[in-house]
Amino acid sequence: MAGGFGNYQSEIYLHGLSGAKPPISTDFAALEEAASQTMPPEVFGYVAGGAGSGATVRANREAFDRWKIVPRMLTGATNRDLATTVLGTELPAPVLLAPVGGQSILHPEADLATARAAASLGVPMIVSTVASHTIEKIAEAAGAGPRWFQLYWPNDPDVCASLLGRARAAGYSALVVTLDTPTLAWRPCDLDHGYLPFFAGHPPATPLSDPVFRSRLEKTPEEDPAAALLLWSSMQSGTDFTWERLSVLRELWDGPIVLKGIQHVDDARRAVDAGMDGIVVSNHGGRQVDGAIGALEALPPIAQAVGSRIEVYFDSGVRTGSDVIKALALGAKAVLLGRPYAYGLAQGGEDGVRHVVRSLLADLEITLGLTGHRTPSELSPAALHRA
Ligand SMILES: Cc1cc2nc3c(=O)[nH]c(=O)nc-3n(C[C@H](O)[C@H](O)[C@H](O)COP(=O)(O)O)c2cc1C
Ligand SMILES: O=C(O)C(=O)c1ccccc1
Repeated sequence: MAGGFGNYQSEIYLHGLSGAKPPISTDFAALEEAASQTMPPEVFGYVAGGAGSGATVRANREAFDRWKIVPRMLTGATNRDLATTVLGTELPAPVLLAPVGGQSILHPEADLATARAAASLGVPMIVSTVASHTIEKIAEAAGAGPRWFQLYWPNDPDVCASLLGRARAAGYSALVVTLDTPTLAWRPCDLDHGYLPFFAGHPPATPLSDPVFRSRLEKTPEEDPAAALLLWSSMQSGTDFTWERLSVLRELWDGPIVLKGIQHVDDARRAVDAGMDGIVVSNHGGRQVDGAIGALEALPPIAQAVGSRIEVYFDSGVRTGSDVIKALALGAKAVLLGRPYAYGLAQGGEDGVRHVVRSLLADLEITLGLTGHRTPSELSPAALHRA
């Protein structure tokens, strides 16, 4: 489905003729508000929350608000097409689903529902290492749908090799290595609830089912879940990795590699030097470093420095079609969507995720046309005004 996402608007209005309303809001703020009313407080706090004082969660939105779009008229932008090429593959739109671990806190079908929704739209899903279902089961749910694997990089090389081998065998086409979470940040909201999904009955299915990981345990994760979880935490924690180590991943993964969590232009250059294929300019949705730069503020200098040599993607704070337009105009090839689809999953399972993604893509396609552009590639900083 290359074009046509905007038709979701008329579909909703047509249903409205018989009195029907979308079961879930088309507005992100209302979606988050509904989630805050319906989800257990510790679960909502975990999803919505950020590191420390929440300054970076706010900075992500403020960064978007500082840029304004300057629409152009009479450009003949009637037929819009959101299709974009990412890592050599054509996507229906410049949007992917960000990796979100522990989705069983949101809905029992968790990542399986997300995978089916994403696949039905042809939107790639980036599956977390700490997903609630195994990467094999999620791949099965996705069918022919595009999928990437996000790695929380374990410091046990054999466990790492085993995870990557499984991901490759299960049809994950690209590897996303998250660099900004060698350990979880100080998150007062979760601490005050004493709540972390892992330890609250939502373990990471892929590591715990991994034969090499299991061989490191005295008792199976079924017999002694706490020991398994502690071992996994200790494996994916630590800040002792350096850039040189990326060569190990190159040997273990023969497809494209994308580094997630880049915020400094020198780190973007290092990613290029290390032969990586892409980077995600991201601060993990404000969940890691309290007081970190708003992600959209970090994007322009990075895109300018490395955008011609490596694919630059963006996440952290994307909520509307206009947000996507701003990120693309500032040099991102595509964006990742995080919390909004998590709320869609919580409220409506597969249908909820599909509704949220269709809403964003419809908004994007319509707004792109209203700003005078037919395709994402026509966007440039000239479309924006810095307020
Ligand atoms: C509940 C939750 C769980 C997340 N889990 C992961 C994860 O397992 N791996 C990862 O790389 N990023 C994870 N992230 C970060 C997202 O991939 C993404 O960077 C972030 O949510 C983007 O910001 P946004 O939520 O403002 O759109 C998580 C985010 C949330 C909200
Ligand atoms: O909460 C997060 O942001 C995150 O990335 C994560 C880390 C470990 C388990 C689940 C999610």
